[in-house]
Amino acid sequence: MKELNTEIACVRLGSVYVVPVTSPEIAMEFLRQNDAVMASRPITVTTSMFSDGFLTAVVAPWGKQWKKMRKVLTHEILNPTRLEWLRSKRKEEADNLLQVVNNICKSGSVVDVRLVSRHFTGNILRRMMFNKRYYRQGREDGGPCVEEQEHIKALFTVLLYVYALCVSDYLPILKPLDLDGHEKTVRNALNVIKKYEDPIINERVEMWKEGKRTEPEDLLDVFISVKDDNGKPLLSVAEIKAQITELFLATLDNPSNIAEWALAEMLNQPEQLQKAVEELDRVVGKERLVEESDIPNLSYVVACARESLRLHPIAPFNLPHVAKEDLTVAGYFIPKGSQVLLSRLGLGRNPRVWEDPLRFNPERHFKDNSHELGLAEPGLRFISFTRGRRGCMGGTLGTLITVMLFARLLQGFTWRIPPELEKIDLKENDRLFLAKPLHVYAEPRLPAHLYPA
Ligand code: HEM
Repeated sequence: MKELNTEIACVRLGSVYVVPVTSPEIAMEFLRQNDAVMASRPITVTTSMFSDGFLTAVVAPWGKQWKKMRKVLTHEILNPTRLEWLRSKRKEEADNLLQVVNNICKSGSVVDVRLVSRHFTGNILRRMMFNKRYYRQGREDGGPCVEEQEHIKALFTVLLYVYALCVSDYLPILKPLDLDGHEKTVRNALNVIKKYEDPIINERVEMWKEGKRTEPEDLLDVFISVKDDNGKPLLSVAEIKAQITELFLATLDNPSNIAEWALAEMLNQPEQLQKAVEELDRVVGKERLVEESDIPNLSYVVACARESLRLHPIAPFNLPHVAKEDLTVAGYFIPKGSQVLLSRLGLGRNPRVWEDPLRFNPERHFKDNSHELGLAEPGLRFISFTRGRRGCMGGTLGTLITVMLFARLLQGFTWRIPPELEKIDLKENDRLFLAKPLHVYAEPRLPAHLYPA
């Protein structure tokens, strides 16, 4: 597209027209003016597998099932009252994060920021869903055991295959051959995921049936206790299982990727790191830990996370939107069934929109006051939560998890590049992650009594 000097293209894969877009104006034409028409998703091997035949909200094509699940998530799971109800569980895991990193500091080892960040997000999800951090006994130092590591690894494996180019998605006749092996890899990973999640869900469903549980204590209880108009359970066990796995997938990758990239970039530009820490000291001080309620006052810290999301997306494209009808956009005819891919890289690094686009520069968001949007970017100049009917439903929760992770790491510790390195190597791999996971030294910077034992 760069060579052709175009911000919209069309590639035919099998019988499907795939339309990549790198212009925010054209992206807005799709998701604002034509949002209702663009509100479906493609049928693919991987998404069909983890959603148990499209029982869930994120990947289901437009239709009754998608509307049902989206309504449950909006009204029961992600509404502000529910998020407030879950606040103490998130706080417990934010405290655990400090304990884990502090214990690594005491041992004199480098901190694997990717590992710590992924487990923080996984812990929050497990705590909110199942009211637990550990599948079995757990560890005294607060770190993940083999079971949690296996669960998170399997979820990341599935994430790598969600909407990855799979030949049988475009030539369905080849599906039984599984030529690129996606089906096998995803099935193996899903077996691991289900090994941990399903027994908890089955046991809890029984508890409700037997009257051993009558009041919700976590999101699994909420899913089980939602009723239809006749007072019967609204969701089947299959729907609950698939939706819970999908919410793990929807939440897991962004917060850890944002925090790891932001810290890596800022270690190479120490004046930015200093500015963020100074903001935390000014707003929160050093006599208490940063909390979710501080976030509205942490505009520089939030701008750093926002900049990380712009420059270092977790995937090259947004989730595909499928046209339900023929339409015309930017003067081009887009036939029904086309898949529109808003390019995360093309938008976030578009030199027409962003000055010096490859430079990590949080200050740019203050020039146009877009820092006030937090992590959201409804103008689609980069992809965060997008907008419209298929826009992200977890923007508030995603922001809370991401900013708390990043702010706790910055407030709690002084970060140092290992002495044998001059700078952090900011090379990205073909999946857009930092090619070498960020391994750096940390030192506690708050009074000792603030670090949970
Ligand atoms: C920083 C964190 C997050 C980011 C950057 C993010 C980003 C996105 C994006 C780009 C989409 C696709 C939008 C589109 O198709 O145009 C999406 C969809 C979605 N996200 Fe998030 N997300 C985050 C966290 C979460 C969390 C915490 C949840 C819920 C627990 C969540 C739930 C969903 C759902 C349900 C959809 C599908 C909506 C639909 O298709 O109807 N997300 N998210």
